[in-house]
Amino acid sequence: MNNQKELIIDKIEKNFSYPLKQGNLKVLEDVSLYMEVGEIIALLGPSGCGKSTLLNIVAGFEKPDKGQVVFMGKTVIAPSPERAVVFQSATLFPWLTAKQNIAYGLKLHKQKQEVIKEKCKKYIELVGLQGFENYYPAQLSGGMQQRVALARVLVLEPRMLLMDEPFAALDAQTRIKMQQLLLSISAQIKPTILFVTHDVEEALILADKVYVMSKLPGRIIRQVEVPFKRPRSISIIGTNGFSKTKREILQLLFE
Ligand SMILES: Nc1ncnc2c1ncn2[C@@H]1O[C@H](COP(=O)(O)OP(=O)(O)OP(=O)(O)O)[C@@H](O)[C@H]1O
Repeated sequence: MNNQKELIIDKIEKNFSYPLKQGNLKVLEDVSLYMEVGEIIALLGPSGCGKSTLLNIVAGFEKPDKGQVVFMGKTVIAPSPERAVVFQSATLFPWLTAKQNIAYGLKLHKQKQEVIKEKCKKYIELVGLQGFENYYPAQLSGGMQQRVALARVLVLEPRMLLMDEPFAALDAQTRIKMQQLLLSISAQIKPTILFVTHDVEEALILADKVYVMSKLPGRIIRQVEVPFKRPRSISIIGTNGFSKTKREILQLLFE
C-alpha cells in the first residue's frame, strides 16, 4: 500500500438520477466523498437514501450525471478488480467448493498454479476457513459463505473493498464475529474500505469516519470522526465515547 495520506477517491459527483417512465428520480445531490489509503469509511443513512447507488458509482457500475470518481489519480469509467465489491448475499457458485470459488478469479486472470495455491492458502487462513476448503456453499452456514465471498475478493488483492451491507442478513452473533474478522483483516492487510450500512453500531465499530446521509435525494449531512484508534476491538461498545457518538448520529438521522 502507498502512504496513508494519499487521496484515494476524489468524488465530485453533483447529482445522480434514475430515468423512470414517470420522470427522473433524483437519488443523489451534491455528494463529495474523499478517502485515504487504508481508511474505513461507513456510509450510513435511512433506507432508500442512495447508499448502494453511491457505492455502485464508486464501483463503476453506474455513471454520475455530473462529476467523476477519481481513484488513484484516474477517472473511474468501468468496474475493476482493484475496487472489489462484497454484497449482502454471498452469490457463490454452488457447483464449486469453497476453495474453488476462492480460486476462480485467479484462474480467470490466468495466474500460475503455484501462485493460486499459495494465495488461496493465505486468504483461507485469513478469513478462518481452514478445514472447510472442500465444502460446497450449500454445506456452509451464512457466516461461512460470507467468509468465502470475502476471501474470493481478497485473493485478488484489491486496493479497495466496496461492501454493501455484507453482514445484514446474518444473525446477531455471527454478525459480531464477522465485524471482528473485518477488524482483524483491516489490521493485517489494511485495505481501504467503503462500507454501506444502516446500523449505527456497526458503523461505529468498523469505521474511522461515518458519512451520514439524508433522506432522498441523498446528501452527506455530516462527516463524523469515530473517536477510537486502531487496532480496535468490539469492546468499544458500551464505552462513554461510543454511546455519545451513537446518540449524536441518531439525532442527525431523526432530525
Ligand atoms: N435501478 C434502479 N432504477 C430505478 N430506481 C432505482 C434503481 N435502483 C435504486 N433505485 C431507487 O433509488 C433510490 C436509492 O436506492 P438505493 O438502493 O441506492 O438506496 P439505499 O440507501 O442503499 O437503500 P437500502 O438501505 O434500503 O438498501 C430508491 O428510491 C430506489 O428505489
